[in-house]
Amino acid sequence: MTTENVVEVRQLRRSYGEFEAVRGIDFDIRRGETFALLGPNGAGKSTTIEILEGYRRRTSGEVRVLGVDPAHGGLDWKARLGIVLQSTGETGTATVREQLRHFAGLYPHPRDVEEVIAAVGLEEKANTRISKLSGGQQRRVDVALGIVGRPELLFLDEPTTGFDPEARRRFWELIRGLRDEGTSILLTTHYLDEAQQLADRGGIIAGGELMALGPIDELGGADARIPIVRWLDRGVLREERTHQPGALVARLAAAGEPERLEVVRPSLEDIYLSLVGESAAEQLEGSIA
Ligand SMILES: Nc1ncnc2c1ncn2[C@@H]1O[C@H](COP(=O)(O)OP(=O)(O)OP(=O)(O)O)[C@@H](O)[C@H]1O
Repeated sequence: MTTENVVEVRQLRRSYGEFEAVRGIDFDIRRGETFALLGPNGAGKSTTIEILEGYRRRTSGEVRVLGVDPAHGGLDWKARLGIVLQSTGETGTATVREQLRHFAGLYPHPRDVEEVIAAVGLEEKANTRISKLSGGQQRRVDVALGIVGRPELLFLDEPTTGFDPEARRRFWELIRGLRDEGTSILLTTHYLDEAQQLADRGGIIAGGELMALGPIDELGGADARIPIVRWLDRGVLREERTHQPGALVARLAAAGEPERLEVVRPSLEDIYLSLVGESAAEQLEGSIA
């Protein structure tokens, strides 16, 4: 393991009985980067993350997190991680401030509790019992608990589910701030705009296999991002992919104003859907064969 990588995963596999949920995946997370693990429901994201966190055993493969095999990670190692699980269901009678103070006390170099409360926008709810908060506010408490220990590596499993749009934007600012301080982050999300906004690199997992891996702006390969020009040609919808959409549009326009003309630059969502769609089709063929 190099000091450049906070996570190294080689040929990771995990079966539940006969069913293989993770099928030999490889990826690294570099120190200081935000890495997004993307994929549909049941793809194997949580299984992978829980193995990295030390909560779940792997069936085979090699894993290092901060240089340690998570299957044998001790308390010192755990204290260097921040973990925001998919759902924690905080129900206790403690207030936001009490709960954060309690957790801060468990770490050797915690962040200032008041700063954390402000960072997640819960100043007005600091003295409110967590059980009395709205779903989105409880989720902010989960995030606050994940960062209060000043983790080197932060796991965020669908952190903004239930956030309103403004809270999501504030959360993005918070994550960018943590990244600027040097925190390495593993994020899973179903919001592809969130991945595009926050991640440096990412992987798309489907059916337990990695379909794509790389810088977030290059996932799916360069060809997947070639702009598409669409227009109606005598009642027939035409489309052409070109690196020079302007030149094509000018050519079309020279023969008269093209009907229903549009230039589309494939988004991360378009690329994701085509990769995940291919995987689903292959699985379907496999199950029919
Ligand atoms: N304890 C378990 N026993 C049996 N099968 C399981 C278990 N946990 C997960 N699975 C199966 O493994 C597959 C991967 O699940 P996982 O929770 O890792 O997916 P995910 O990508 O995190 O999905 P989501 O986006 O819905 O959270 C699913 O088909 C799931 O049904």
